Amino acid sequence: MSPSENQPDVDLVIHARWIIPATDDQAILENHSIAVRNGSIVGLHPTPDIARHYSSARRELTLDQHALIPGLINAHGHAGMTLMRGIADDLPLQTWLHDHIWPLEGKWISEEFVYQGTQLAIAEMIRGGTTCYADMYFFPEASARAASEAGIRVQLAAPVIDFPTPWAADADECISKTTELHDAWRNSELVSTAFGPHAPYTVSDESLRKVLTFAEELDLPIHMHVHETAFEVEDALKNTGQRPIRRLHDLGLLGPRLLCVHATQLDDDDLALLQQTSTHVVHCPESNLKLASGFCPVHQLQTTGINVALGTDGAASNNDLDMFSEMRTAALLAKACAGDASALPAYGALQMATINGARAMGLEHLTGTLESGKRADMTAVRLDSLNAMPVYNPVSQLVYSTQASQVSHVWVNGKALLDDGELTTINRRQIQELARTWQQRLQHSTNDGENA
Ligand SMILES: CSC[C@H]1O[C@@H](n2cnc3c(O)ncnc32)[C@H](O)[C@@H]1O
Ligand SMILES: [Zn+2]
Repeated sequence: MSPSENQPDVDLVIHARWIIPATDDQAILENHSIAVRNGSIVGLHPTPDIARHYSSARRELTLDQHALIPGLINAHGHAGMTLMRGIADDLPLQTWLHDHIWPLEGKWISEEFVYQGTQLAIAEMIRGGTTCYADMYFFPEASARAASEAGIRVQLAAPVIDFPTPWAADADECISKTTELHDAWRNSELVSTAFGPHAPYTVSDESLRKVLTFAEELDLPIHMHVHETAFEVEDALKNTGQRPIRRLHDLGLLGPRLLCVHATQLDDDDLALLQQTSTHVVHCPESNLKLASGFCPVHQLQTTGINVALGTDGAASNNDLDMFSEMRTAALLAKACAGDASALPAYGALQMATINGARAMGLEHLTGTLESGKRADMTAVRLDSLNAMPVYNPVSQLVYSTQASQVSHVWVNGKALLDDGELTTINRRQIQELARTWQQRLQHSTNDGENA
């Protein structure tokens, strides 16, 4: 291809050693090129043929040691919590939440805390190849601003919770703030909205019915922690006589608009209900391991035909937002849980971290695979680092031996957010300074013996 004096045909052409589209045919394309125009993928061709399709490109990039994959999709997290990374480790969920995280959130969270915590999270996610994430946290208006400024795709599940928080007095206020958020961002290219009822044990039947009514009217996803621990299920049985998934079913919430996060405790009835209703599951293996919450039966879910997406959960329970390590943990754990080394093979793990997340969030028309017509959300990964060589199978490398530091480029809507390892839309030093400042403030309060 040659640079043209006239209007270029396309904005960007990338020549890659490997392109892994993450499509159901499990393709691995060697020496292929991808063309991008107006933020969308317009062609995918063998490199020797590309000049026959386009005569000129505004930018042409050769990535001859790299795999180009769809941008990773982190289907569950709490970006604002990144400022609490490492503040309360080695505890089970209930103690962690009730005795540490909720008191800290009650004292510290604000618009500013969430905006700056989200900036830190976004910087880490872009650096690690993530182009899209689903988030559930207070002050989602601040998160929307941070994501939009950074140029990353986000689905904000605005929290719904019955008790008062620094963001809202009750569930009704949460719901009205969610509809306002949806209104404010409805025309955004990058920011979409969902309802985020926190968990079955913090949201009443009455509030869940209201969430469902509004979600159906606005056609929005519902994103919820469900069956995270055995305690949650036992306690629900004691208090309501029902397992939470059965209760959600009876309330009408199960269905393709619901993302059930965690799902570590599933009996045959739960599995049948999820399958019959095409409900999505979001698997967060590292958070489940760290909080000793339990094991999501990924292989069983997948063989039943249930869509399983992948998420890190928040940095206060993971403790990072690295989707490469999450893929690896998911693949290893699925094999151990199923007692079957063929459970969740490498290509399936990559799909779990890309297209399955897009499907769960209702964004599969935009992102999740590298195909013509989709937005150009792409991640390039160097495969010539010592830990990744030799390369018999690039997908094996991506899942079983890649480190996030191998990510060289990240594009969202065709715009480079990471260019040769450098963040282009976020000031790294400024974020590091803010993280230090928040650490001093929070450390002071935990040193007072209040929450640690
Ligand atoms: C309503 S905003 C989100 C709310 O959820 C809390 N949280 C973070 N991680 C988990 C988890 O694994 N299970 C349940 N709740 C979690 C977070 O601290 C916020 O309060
Ligand atoms: Zn969570």
